[in-house]
Amino acid sequence: MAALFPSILHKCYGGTVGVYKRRSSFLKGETAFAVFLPERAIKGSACPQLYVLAGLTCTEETFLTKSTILSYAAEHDLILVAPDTSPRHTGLPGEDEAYDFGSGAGFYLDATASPWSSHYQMGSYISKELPAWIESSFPVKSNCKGIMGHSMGGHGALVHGLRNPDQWKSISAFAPICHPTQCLWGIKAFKGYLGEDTLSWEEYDATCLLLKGHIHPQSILIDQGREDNFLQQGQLRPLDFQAAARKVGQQLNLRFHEGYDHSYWFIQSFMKDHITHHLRFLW
Ligand SMILES: N[C@@H](CCC(=O)N[C@@H](CSC=O)C(=O)NCC(=O)O)C(=O)O
Repeated sequence: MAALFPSILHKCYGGTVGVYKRRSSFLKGETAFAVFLPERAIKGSACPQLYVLAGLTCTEETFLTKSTILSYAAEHDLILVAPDTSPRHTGLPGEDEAYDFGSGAGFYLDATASPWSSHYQMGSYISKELPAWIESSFPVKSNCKGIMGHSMGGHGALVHGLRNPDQWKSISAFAPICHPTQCLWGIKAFKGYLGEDTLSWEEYDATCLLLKGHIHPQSILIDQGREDNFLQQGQLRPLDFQAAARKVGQQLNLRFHEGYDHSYWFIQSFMKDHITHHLRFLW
């Protein structure tokens, strides 16, 4: 395992934020990810990790820059890991044509349909390759990894957390795409990445996963603004997820907030609660 060297490194809240670039064997190309190391980790003490998954059009820098999570991570000694939202510069035709498919829109899944399957393996990258890189390079507390995300990244957090509860000890999401097989964003992405077999789509749909018995042992926190235009358009469908959770006995704290939209201003407003949620399970 080669050592990780940052291409950018800044001191931040007593720790460091680094952006790292490395060739991924799953994505078949170079990928970037950002890591926040709290001061305690820099001094060599093992700390829990929190993965943060951003939404459509974002990069590895968006969540750390806009969400205010860094000050909380520094205060509570959390290592933050922020991957990019898709492979980049693959040369696949059409990869840069739409904001909701291709570059910036990897949906944190393993594509099976040609030509996307050749590079769009974000599912394995997030669950296998990236954790291996992090765990061999930084002082991580073993078995203490949580996952959080926004919108498409919220979908990623729910799906990865539910599919692999032993790996992800805590889950939370801001305005996640909860039922992608039933919304326009998800149908477009899943048709492109997974093909026409709609049964295979259910493996990447958090609501379907619950109904198939994928239950997380801990409560899941979801915050949702009522003035979110994507909620109003039917892209997010948190009530479908809540109904499934009630049916199968998944503990869920779904909170609606009057007046809040889909932006990082909304995320900032409730970040403290999400950190408190993850700390219950990680430290
Ligand atoms: N440009 C698009 C909307 C893109 C958008 O709103 N992206 C959100 C995530 S949406 C779901 O994954 C986002 O986080 N953007 C980055 C930001 O800094 O806000 C459109 O025109 O509709």
